[in-house]
Amino acid sequence: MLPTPYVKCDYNKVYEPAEDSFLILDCLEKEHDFLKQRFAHRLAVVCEIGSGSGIVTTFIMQNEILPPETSIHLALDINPWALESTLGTAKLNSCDDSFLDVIQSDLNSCLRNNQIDILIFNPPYVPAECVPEVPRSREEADQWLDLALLGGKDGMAITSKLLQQLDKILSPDGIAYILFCARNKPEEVVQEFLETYGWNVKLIEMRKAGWEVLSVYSFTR
Ligand SMILES: C[S@@+](CC[C@H](N)C(=O)[O-])C[C@H]1O[C@@H](n2cnc3c(N)ncnc32)[C@H](O)[C@@H]1O
Repeated sequence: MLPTPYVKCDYNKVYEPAEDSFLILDCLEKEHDFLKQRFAHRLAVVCEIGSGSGIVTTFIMQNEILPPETSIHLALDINPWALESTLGTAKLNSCDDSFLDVIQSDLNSCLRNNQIDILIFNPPYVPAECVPEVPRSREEADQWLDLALLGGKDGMAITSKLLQQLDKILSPDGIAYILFCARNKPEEVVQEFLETYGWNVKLIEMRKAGWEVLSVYSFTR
């Protein structure tokens, strides 16, 4: 079993790693050999959207899911506090050999088209009346934190936006790992995605976490 990064952040400002974060780590551990092989002969660009504390990106770098000399890592989050936390977590776990850049971004808005080889997204997936407004100032920490959880109708408002952008984000042989909870109705979402885009979608991990059932699916062309 690969080690989990040590994380020490201010959880009044960024999402505290929980079962969903750990399910993503398990998924990446399971996919380790596959990913190493898939990107064995070239530089791979790894991008996590919504990096929060940085636990997932740090896990990838710390455990060399891809070798540091042939991978670069981007961690994006809408929450400015998450960017500092992600850099802090990477440093705390001695990931100095890896190239990491952090960018404040609403989903993929900062990315050039078709450059990402591995995309990871643990989204705000909790159903809510609406997605909270983006705070006006950096100091409104608790409001930034609300953006980590609340996902609007069926908890899918943000994830749906990302799914519509996948073709623009991923490189030709790129792969995305996206987390869902049962209330997102992932089977229906996947079916609709298959009918619309005709990609390959695979269930990688599924686990009961308290009263929630979480799953991670991979998406490839
Ligand atoms: C459930 S947390 C996951 C955090 C971390 N990846 C983990 O697994 O512990 C969701 C993250 O997505 C970020 N987020 C929410 N909406 C976003 C958006 N539109 N664009 C980028 N990041 C967003 C939140 O700030 C939060 O850090």
